[in-house]
Amino acid sequence: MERMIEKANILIEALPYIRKFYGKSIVIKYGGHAMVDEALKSSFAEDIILLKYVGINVVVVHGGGPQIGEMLKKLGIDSKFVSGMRVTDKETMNIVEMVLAGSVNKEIVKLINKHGGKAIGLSGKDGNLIKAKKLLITKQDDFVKTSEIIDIGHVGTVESVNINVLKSMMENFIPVIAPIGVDDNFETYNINADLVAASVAKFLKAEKLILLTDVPGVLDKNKNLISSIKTSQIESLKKDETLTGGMIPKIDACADAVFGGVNKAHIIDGRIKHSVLLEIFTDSGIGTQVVAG
Ligand SMILES: Nc1ncnc2c1ncn2[C@@H]1O[C@H](COP(=O)(O)OP(=O)(O)O)[C@@H](O)[C@H]1O
Ligand SMILES: CC(=O)N[C@@H](CCC(=O)OP(=O)(O)O)C(=O)O
Repeated sequence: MERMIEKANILIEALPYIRKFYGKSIVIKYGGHAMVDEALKSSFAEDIILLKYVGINVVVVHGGGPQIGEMLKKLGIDSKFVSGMRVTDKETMNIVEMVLAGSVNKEIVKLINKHGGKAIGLSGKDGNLIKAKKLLITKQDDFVKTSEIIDIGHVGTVESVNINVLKSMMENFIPVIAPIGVDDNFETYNINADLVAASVAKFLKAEKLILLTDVPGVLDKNKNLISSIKTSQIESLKKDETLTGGMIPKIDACADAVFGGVNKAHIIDGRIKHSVLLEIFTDSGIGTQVVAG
């Protein structure tokens, strides 16, 4: 009996959070280890379905960088990155779209449906969901004081997200979105998934953005977790090189969401079972939260 009451107590602990987030939207970027480990895949699907059944409007945006890399390797094509973005010529774009909107997207839809949810797979092309524009990267040379614009092909940023299409899908389904966009001329673009998740959260006026990754969150130089970051601290963390590599687009995505009106953005460890529930339904949460200030 004691154990049963303990179970009830654990359920009741979630009540204030269920009340807080009932009817609100939460956008989750799914990627990294949580997307390949079988036990973690199941726990992720269960978390997402539970959120939906307690009345939280959950949207999943997925990555797939490693899966694209594998496919390109099989085809004998090298992966090249500039500022964390994959250089994407026309041939690479076709492969990126095949992997993201094809196999990865459908695998996640199947995963959620297999666990009893109702997921629907979308790419930015479906219903013109994600309007993109071409990304041009500016490379500064502070020494000789020049700047050069680098064209990395079919790589985009998000201009807008068609909220009407998304909301109509959210009424009955859990949308699972592949990070592909189209411009006014229906050119296809490959977009960093963290940036897509942030834009979806912003346009949806979501309560939270959660980015799953393979580290405990943002770490300081002594490898200790920084549990909370204010947007005003980000520049100095970049300058002193606490934040490098893949963490830069992630923190930029969090800042973009928070500046765009999303209450909190979180970078959490997808290697922890039920990491999404632990973040949403506990006081302390896990990982790093990014807040305005
Ligand atoms: N301060 C930091 N704290 C944690 N990770 C960092 C930090 N700076 C750079 N990183 C790097 O960022 C990586 C996460 O980015 P990325 O590999 O792009 O993640 P994902 O594939 O999950 O989108 C970490 O594995 C780590 O190598
Ligand atoms: C422009 C760009 O780099 N796009 C990414 C899209 C997938 C992605 O972002 O996947 P992860 O979150 O798993 O890294 C790419 O081609 O790898």
